[in-house]
Amino acid sequence: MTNIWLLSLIFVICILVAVFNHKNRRNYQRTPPSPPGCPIIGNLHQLGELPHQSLWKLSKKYGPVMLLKLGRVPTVIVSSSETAKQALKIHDLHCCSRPGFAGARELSYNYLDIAFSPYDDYWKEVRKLAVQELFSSKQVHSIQPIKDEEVKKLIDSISESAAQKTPINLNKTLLALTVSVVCRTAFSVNFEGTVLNSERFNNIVREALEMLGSFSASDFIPYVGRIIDLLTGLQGRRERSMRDLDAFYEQMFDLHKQKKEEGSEDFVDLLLRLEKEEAVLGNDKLTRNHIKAILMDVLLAGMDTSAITMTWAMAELAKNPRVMKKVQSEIRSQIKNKERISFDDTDKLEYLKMVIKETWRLHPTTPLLIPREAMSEFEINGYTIPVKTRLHVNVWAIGRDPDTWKDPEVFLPERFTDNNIDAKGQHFELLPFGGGRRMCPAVYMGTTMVEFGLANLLYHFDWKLPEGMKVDDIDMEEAPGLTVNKKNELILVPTKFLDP
Ligand code: HEM
Repeated sequence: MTNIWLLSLIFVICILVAVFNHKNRRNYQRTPPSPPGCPIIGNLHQLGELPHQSLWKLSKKYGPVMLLKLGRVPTVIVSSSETAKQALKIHDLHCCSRPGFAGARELSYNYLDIAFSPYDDYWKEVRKLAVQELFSSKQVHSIQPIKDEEVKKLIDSISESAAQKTPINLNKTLLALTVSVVCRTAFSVNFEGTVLNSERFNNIVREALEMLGSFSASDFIPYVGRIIDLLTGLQGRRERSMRDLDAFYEQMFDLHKQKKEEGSEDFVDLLLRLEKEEAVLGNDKLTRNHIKAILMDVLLAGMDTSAITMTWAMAELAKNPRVMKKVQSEIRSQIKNKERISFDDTDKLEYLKMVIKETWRLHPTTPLLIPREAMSEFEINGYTIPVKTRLHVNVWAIGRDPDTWKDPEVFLPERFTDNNIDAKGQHFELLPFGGGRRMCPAVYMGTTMVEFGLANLLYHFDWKLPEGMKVDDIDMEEAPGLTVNKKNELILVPTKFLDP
């Protein structure tokens, strides 16, 4: 009898201690500073058309860890290299899932892709498969002949424009280059001369990226949000974008069957074979929808990011003639009299690599990375980040942080001369590919594409502004979206460099 009383007493004491500890812990929890918001919408109205810029301005007042309420969704924004390191490295495992949101759900067939999949066994296996079969350095080297051919076509077509002194639209030209390389690499189809290699296709890609980057009311405001999305037309645009992409995949499967180039099994063949074999990735049996979702990543993440980087780099070079001259001298003195640049040649181009890093510092293609979601509670700078909080790393703000970068607004590739900062996710002041478990798996593929493309453009041609335009007339306005391109087209006039 005494034993029962004793046990009951111990049980009650344990419960009291647990309750006390829990209460105490809650009292000690610190919430990050927040800008005041409005009822129901919270801080949504403060995001504007270019959220990374609005959030950068807010972070100057509220600090490098801020809590916003986007409707009902608590969202933490980190805006310094130190806080990014805490999120992406120290607490990576606490926050490497992705939140659900309407744009991604629609376009990824319910998160069946790599980029928007939650952190689970399916994600681990599908990412591993893509790294082995598409992004490994062996695979990247094996596609060099395709890059050589596509770049040669580009040089020939720019040479024609140069002969006629016709200006070139670099946004379009560079996107066409990456479209061809990525499609031939991953899908083994050449879209030249088909409906897919057209203005309409470029628009489909841009629209899809805008839908992925859009802040949709239904994600943040229960019930009413859906009505708002219907009224603003966002829901209709999303559905249309999804239908357009789906039609593209179907056309691509057809073309793939008809026009497949000679050679070994490509990435699409592999996925189709796995589907036929009823392969299981994680807990998911691979279906046609899985394949389409995976291809969406290759299509959208692959084409756009490299083209955007090259466009911003060319815009900065046109604006900074000193840097343009210096990088061209390096390329021309290293390559000497060669007719064509080889893959290995780009290894020697140290200043070009600095130009690319400087471009990524000021114009990261994905300025807020892809949002993450906390899977368990953790702390950044002593602030508690509860489970289910959404987390953005403002890479764009980090690139302009005066505590890290001297004269951050100045385009100065030389700032990388005396340090070992690279873009591979270990230096948190420069994160164009993100960091941690969700970092871009195609760093090597993306970097080599950008280096090779720019080296060719700068080796074979000099670039002038169109008649009557001055350097100060080149604007650096940004277009909205998950990835951020130059809003207005970059038009430059090429002259063939005749002294290789
Ligand atoms: C210059 C080129 C590129 C840049 C700057 C870039 C940048 C990024 C960034 C910032 C992320 C988000 C990382 C994060 O949330 O922490 C990402 C993710 C991703 N990228 Fe790239 N990317 C490039 C090229 C490519 C290419 C060529 C492909 C494929 C063909 C690709 C496929 C992906 C995929 C699948 C993810 C999702 C990773 C995951 O969530 O596990 N990227 N990329």
